[in-house]
Amino acid sequence: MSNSSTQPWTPQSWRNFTARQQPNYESPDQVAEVDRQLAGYPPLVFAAEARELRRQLAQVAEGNAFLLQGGDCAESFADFNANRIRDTFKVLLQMAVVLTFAGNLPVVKVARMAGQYAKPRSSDMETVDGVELPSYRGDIVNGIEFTGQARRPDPQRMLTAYNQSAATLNLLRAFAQGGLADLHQVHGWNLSYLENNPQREKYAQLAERLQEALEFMAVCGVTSENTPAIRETVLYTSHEALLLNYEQALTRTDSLTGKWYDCSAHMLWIGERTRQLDGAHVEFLSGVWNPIGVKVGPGMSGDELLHLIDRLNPNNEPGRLTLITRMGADTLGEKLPTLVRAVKREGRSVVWSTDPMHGNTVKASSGYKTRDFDKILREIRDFFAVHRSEGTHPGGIHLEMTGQHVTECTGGAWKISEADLATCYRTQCDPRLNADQVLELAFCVAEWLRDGRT
Ligand SMILES: O=C[C@H](O)[C@H](O)COP(=O)(O)O
Ligand SMILES: C=C(OP(=O)(O)O)C(=O)O
Ligand SMILES: [Mn+2]
Repeated sequence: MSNSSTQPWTPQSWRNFTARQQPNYESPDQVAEVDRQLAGYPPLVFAAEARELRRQLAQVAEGNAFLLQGGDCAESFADFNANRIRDTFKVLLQMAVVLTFAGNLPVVKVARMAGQYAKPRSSDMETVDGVELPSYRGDIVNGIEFTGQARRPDPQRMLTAYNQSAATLNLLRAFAQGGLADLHQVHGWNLSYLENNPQREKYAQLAERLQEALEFMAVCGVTSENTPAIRETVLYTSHEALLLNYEQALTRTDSLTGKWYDCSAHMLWIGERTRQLDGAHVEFLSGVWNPIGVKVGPGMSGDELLHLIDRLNPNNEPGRLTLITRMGADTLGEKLPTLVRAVKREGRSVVWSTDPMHGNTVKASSGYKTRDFDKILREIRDFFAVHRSEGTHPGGIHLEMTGQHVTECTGGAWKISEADLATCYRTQCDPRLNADQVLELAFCVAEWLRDGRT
């Protein structure tokens, strides 16, 4: 396998590089047939939308906005329904209102939705009771059930992923533009669980203040009817660009600019396991014009990071590249400052975002993967502290979360214990914060945002 980047980039040039974490399909012919079908399907997003997101992320890079990115670790075909989409949409919007109003900064909202179906795994194989089968790699690749049949990678699944992404995106757009996101609805967003939510009082007070502000603006002539910014919102979509033949099939030339865009989502990111400088994932995303992200784990050195930035954002354009650090609460304070200094010293424009989930995963004694709320919060707090002391902007958060009332992460105001995890543990892959936990987290983050700016 060649590792050369001297050849010009094309949507298929990644095939000359080592592609990690790809499925072993049995029939290359069937894969090629699915690729061919997908390549003829309409794009899921329009290139100009991705350009607009890039422009907004440039605002984040410059310290004038905040990025909120979140959603499932892995979307699933089985859990594909309107309630799940609506609840995650609502909770993302509630968080955004808290962050905008209490944090006093515009919030760019990006969902891990409408395409987050492919998962990298620590191990290729899984063994249960002495039986060894290929690991589950996300619904776009194989099934989660522990049977030989389900675990066989099936290229037809890419077509289902495309269709479900299209339907999800369609509903998200309808919610965003059809009235559900009107700021006047904030009172109406009292999802049933908010009745008992420990944050209910805080949220009600905030909604009250927002209501007063809206009434004042209405007196001044600014209303939902004449102001789209009050009536509508924009929620962008994103996922890990892991399954490269799927991403290639949805990569198209933009008729307005002639540039290549990966039209499977507005923003794509490269995972911690596939971010090798000479790997296929870096090659692929280096050539599309979407805003992109890259996960940055504790093993990254300053030099390696600068090389990666050179490769992914050679013209140093603000908004192109988001660095999503995922260090672990116990490691971030030691590792992050070196990276922030190197990037600052070399004058590179990036969005710094924190994923406080993936460095804090532990196995509970019951066997469930979990993450503790306090540790998640501590990693975010330390991320803010490092950026404050380095004079850089803590630009965003990247969360695995759901609007559903699951019990997957321990802690939070409801003090979910390890023993409670079994009550409602639904994730396909990694443990997500539930709606109560993310709202509680949003209030803390808003405070840190505001404190740092005043
Ligand atoms: O979502 C991320 C990865 O797929 C996940 O953290 C890997 O988990 P594993 O160690 O169970 O493979
Ligand atoms: C796989 C993921 O993260 P990372 O690449 O940081 O491990 C993820 O975001 O689900
Ligand atoms: Mn995950």
